[in-house]
Amino acid sequence: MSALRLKALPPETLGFAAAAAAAALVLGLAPTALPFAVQVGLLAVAVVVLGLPHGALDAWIARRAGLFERPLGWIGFNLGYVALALAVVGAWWLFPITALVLFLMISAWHFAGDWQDALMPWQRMIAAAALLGMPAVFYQAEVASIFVVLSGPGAEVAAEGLRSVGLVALGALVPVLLMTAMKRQWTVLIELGMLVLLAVFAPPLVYFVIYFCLLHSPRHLRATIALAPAGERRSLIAQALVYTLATLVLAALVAALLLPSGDLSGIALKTLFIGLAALTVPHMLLMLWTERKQANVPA
Ligand SMILES: CC1=C(/C=C/C(C)=C/C=C/C(C)=C/C=O)C(C)(C)CCC1
Ligand SMILES: [Fe+2]
Repeated sequence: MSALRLKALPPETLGFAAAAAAAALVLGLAPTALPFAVQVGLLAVAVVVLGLPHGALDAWIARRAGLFERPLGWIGFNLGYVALALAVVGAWWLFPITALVLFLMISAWHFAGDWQDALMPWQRMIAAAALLGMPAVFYQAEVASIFVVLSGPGAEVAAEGLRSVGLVALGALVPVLLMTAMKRQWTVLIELGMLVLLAVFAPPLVYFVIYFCLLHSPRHLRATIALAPAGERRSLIAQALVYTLATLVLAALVAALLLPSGDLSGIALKTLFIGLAALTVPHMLLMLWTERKQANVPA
């Protein structure tokens, strides 16, 4: 890329950068705002409206990639997906801290894919480690208390570990940023730069919601919709809607079942993140499988 032209940037980069700048400014000026329950509420609404739809296209992606053809195959795909997700929930219940650590590692791998076209694998790894580690660097206590809600008191160690990873990754991010600046890769430079700014000024949940809902999810959605022939787009969006609503109903049911056992913010947080972890495993396996398949197809 040559000189910076805003119009040449992907729409999600612009939307994310604008939201991150606004959030950093407002929270930088009024650092005490946003009670925790409000942050959790914001996270819940945004994840359902903007985050879930990007996984809701998985059945369509799987069919298109040839994982199944007939209705029976579709049923099998859905059952397999749910079974994998349930297995993750079970693993979380049995080994909450190991599950959390694995979730963080899998997520780093998954989020690194956001820069697949722009960065080399080692640069992507650093970017993803910084992405997840920075909240623990700048808001150690908040991240530790979220981890304790998700995985019990021992999870403070995971927050400390993540902080160390974040510190190293932040240091390693400097040369990556310099390289992208030298190569005039404005899109990545703006995205990573704004992530750092956001991590400094926004509490972890606000930081995550702005990244996940305004950068990660829209990027994946846009790429998938671009793959669909024009005539199929309506049915694609309808499918995303149905899957999102079905997931929402399930999540609400789980949250309602858990309700007698604790406080509302804690239950919402658990349902959201353990739910995200559960969905990420089949979602990522599918992405890996389709990528492999594409790589095997002779050009
Ligand atoms: C819980 C938590 C974090 C990690 C969230 C992760 C790891 C989410 C992964 C979601 C995925 C993989 C979605 C798939 O599309 C942060 C941001 C470190 C800090 C705040 C608390
Ligand atoms: Fe994703």
